Amino acid sequence: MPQVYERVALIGLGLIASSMFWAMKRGGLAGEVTGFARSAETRETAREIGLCDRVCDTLGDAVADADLVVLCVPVGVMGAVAAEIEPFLKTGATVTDVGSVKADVIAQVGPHIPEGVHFIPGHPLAGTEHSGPRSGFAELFENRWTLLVPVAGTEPAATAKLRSLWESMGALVDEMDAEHHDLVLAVTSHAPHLIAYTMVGVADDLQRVTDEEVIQYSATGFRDFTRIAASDPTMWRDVFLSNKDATLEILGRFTEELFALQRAIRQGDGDHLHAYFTRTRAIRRGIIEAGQDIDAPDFGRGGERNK
Ligand SMILES: NC(=O)C1=CN([C@@H]2O[C@H](COP(=O)(O)OP(=O)(O)OC[C@H]3O[C@@H](n4cnc5c(N)ncnc54)[C@H](O)[C@@H]3O)[C@@H](O)[C@H]2O)C=CC1
Ligand SMILES: O=C(O)C(=O)Cc1ccc(O)cc1
Repeated sequence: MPQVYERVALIGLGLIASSMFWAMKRGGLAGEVTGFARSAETRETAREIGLCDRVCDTLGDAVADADLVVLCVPVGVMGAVAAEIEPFLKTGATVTDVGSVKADVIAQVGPHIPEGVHFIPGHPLAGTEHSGPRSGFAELFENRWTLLVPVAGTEPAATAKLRSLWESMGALVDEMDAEHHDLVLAVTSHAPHLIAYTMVGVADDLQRVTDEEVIQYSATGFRDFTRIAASDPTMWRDVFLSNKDATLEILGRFTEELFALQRAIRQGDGDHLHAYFTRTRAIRRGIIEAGQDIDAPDFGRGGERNK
């Protein structure tokens, strides 16, 4: 695959940055990739495992001369990091990010983008419950969506180049505005994570069921909840504080529906429960029919076997 950017700087060397590095290296998509992490321990690990062509001890060193700067830090510190790199950004460079929330990140980072530098926020809808420099792998983004959220006035050529990088890492790319992104993600990712955290917390609090029983007898659904609830606490604290309005809107609707289901159970209203579960089952079937079942072995190749 042809090189897309000559010099790329990855800021924050965790799951997403390390996956991007391995994917870029595998595809020959970047000439030189520099990296910066806040802690000396992470930088040491990165050097040890060959993560980045050059691991830098300062943000300035990592960013100077970069054609693409990727902010891969928790969303709560995006603005602070952008303020620090501002003096080092070269004219014509592109700054992007991979944060799970977009409107708040744009509000934090936007003011620190100098004239002549492109700012194209992004979000790969791919991840795991693992974090840190050792957790990344080149295949993470394959056949998974990455959403780009270009701000008004962005040069189409700069967006096209970033799109080409993501596509070369195997991603499917779409564009969306920030507010809509945050509402979509509140319903598909942020609220579900909070529900998983809550359910695992409830199981942990329950005096009459031991933790051993929870672990031993957990069926698939609850196991998925425990996986999700093992996600990085800093990252998720920041996501909820940063996407406050959309998350609260979805949680408000969620609790209304939950109360309605609770009442149906108490009143023995089987028709209500059956009608509700029939409607939700159709959503899953829709995902499969649209070829969007990412667990299917042939996902990304049409999904024919699942129809
Ligand atoms: N984990 C996931 O599944 C996904 C995460 N994201 C987003 O990607 C971003 C990074 O997440 P991960 O790679 O999972 O996190 P991670 O926890 O694996 O890595 C984050 C890195 O940022 C560093 N960091 C924290 N504060 C910093 C600061 N002030 N200055 C410099 N470095 C700092 C940490 O030390 C760590 O190396 C987050 O904004 C998250 O919302 C997006 C898609 C999926
Ligand atoms: O591990 C999972 O199930 C995820 O949901 C991964 C994930 C976490 C955060 C994002 O913003 C995007 C994807």
